[in-house]
Order: sequence, then structure tokens, then C-alpha cells
Amino acid sequence: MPHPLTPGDLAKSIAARRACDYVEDGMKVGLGTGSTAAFMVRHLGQLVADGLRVTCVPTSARTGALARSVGLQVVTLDEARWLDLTIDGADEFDRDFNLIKGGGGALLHEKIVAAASERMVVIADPSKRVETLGAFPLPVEAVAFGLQSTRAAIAEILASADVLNRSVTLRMEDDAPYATDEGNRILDLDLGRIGDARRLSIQLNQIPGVVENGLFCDLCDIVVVGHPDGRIELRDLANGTVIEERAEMDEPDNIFAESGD
Ligand SMILES: O=C[C@H](O)[C@H](O)[C@H](O)COP(=O)(O)O
Repeated sequence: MPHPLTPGDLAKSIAARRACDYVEDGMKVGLGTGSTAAFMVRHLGQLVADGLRVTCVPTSARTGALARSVGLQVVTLDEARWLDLTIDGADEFDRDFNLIKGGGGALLHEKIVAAASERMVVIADPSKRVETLGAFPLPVEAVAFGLQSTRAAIAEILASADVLNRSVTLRMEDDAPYATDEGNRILDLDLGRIGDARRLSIQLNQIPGVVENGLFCDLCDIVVVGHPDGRIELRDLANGTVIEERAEMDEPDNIFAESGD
């Protein structure tokens, strides 16, 4: 049943629709995960129904299911080998386009897909912009084997890291440890503020039990920020430009949606 969008969802929907303008006929496109990315997947489905041809690589099982349900052609990353573009959401982005991702648990596939893409476009509402990363807990994907040793190694790194808080929480779902698409665990690091994201990312990934962390440094090229009042900011890292536009507010899916993610 269509329902009016909340202001937050309206902002996400506006960013998602505008980001689809970067998709050209014949492109291979990475599809992100999360509530903002879900708006993009649905809109891409509409564009494909209108004749656009794209091949898509989803970053999670749930994005794959949504993509197929809206008629997108889905292949694996191994089949696609490389991608022209990935469009994904983020939990936070800073002025240098460093990101925290993984609030939805998909950070590993998201980072692999983003790294295999010519360009990464992040879609966001204004609440995702921060001066310094770290207010959002940093997700770290770790193997279940030896998880306590991995936690201890993370705590040791945090003890000397430039952060405000140092608490580590095992992500739970339905009273059981959350399992990623790869069957791994997620440890959420409440850090408050991350002084040196690049350094922390490298340090965390040196721990044997850590598979990947949610800091995305040097991967994002463009950020599209949607605002509930219809404003759009296009921020391009390559040339430092910020272009402001207005969305067409009478477009039906800028006002109504079936549901989010
Ligand atoms: O694992 C999830 C992803 O990194 C999402 O892109 C991120 O959590 C943002 O999600 P949302 O668009 O729902 O805020």
C-alpha cells in the first residue's frame, strides 16, 4: 500500500533518484544495501522498465532479492568482474568523503563491490554528514572462531587510538549473534570520535580474526545529499564542486513509497 514518505525517507528518495542519473545505458552497476539504497534499487527498476539496460551486482542477499523483484538483471561480481559505478548509502560521511558503513551488516560485500567499481556514489540524507567520523558505532566484521581473542586484540588497538570512547559490543539479532551474509559476526565499536580513520582501518584489518571494518577511505567519489524540502547537493571529490539543484517534488515516488528497506 503506498504511504506518504516521512521527511527522512523523502530526503533519501530524492538522493536515490538523482544518483540514478549517473547510470548510463549498458553500465554494470553495484547496488548498495540499506534503506537509502532500497529507494535507488526501486527507481532503477522503473528506469529498466522504461528501457534502460543495466547489469547489476548486489551487495547483500536482501538487495539481490529486491533487485530481482523489481526486474533488474542480477549477476555475481565474479561474472561482472568490474563495475562502472556503485551507488550505496552510508552511516556517516565526512568532508573528505571518508565513510562509516555497515549499520545494516553488509560492509564486507559493500567494500569489495565499491573497490571493484570505477566510481562510487554515496546517497544520503543530511543527518549522515559529520565533521569527524565516529558518532555512529563502527561495525567490524570478524570470524566467529576465537571471537574473544579478536575482541581483546581490538581493545588493545583502541587503548592507544585517537578515539573518545572504547566500548565494543557484539551485534545481536533475535537473541542470537547477528550473522552476516558470509556467516561472520559484527562487533560494533562505540568510539565517539575517530581522529585518524585511515590508520585505525589499517590497524583493525591487521588483526587475524578481523575480516573487514566499516571505514571506507578513498573509495567514494561523489556524495548526493537529498533534503526533505527538495534540495539536492551534488558533492564531487575530484573537482571539489558542490552543485545545488531542486528535485521535481510532484514525482509520485518523491511523495509516496511502498516501503523502505
Ligand atoms: O550495511 C549497511 C550499509 O552500509 C548501509 O549503506 C548503511 O548502513 C546506511 O543504511 P541506511 O541507508 O539504511 O541508513
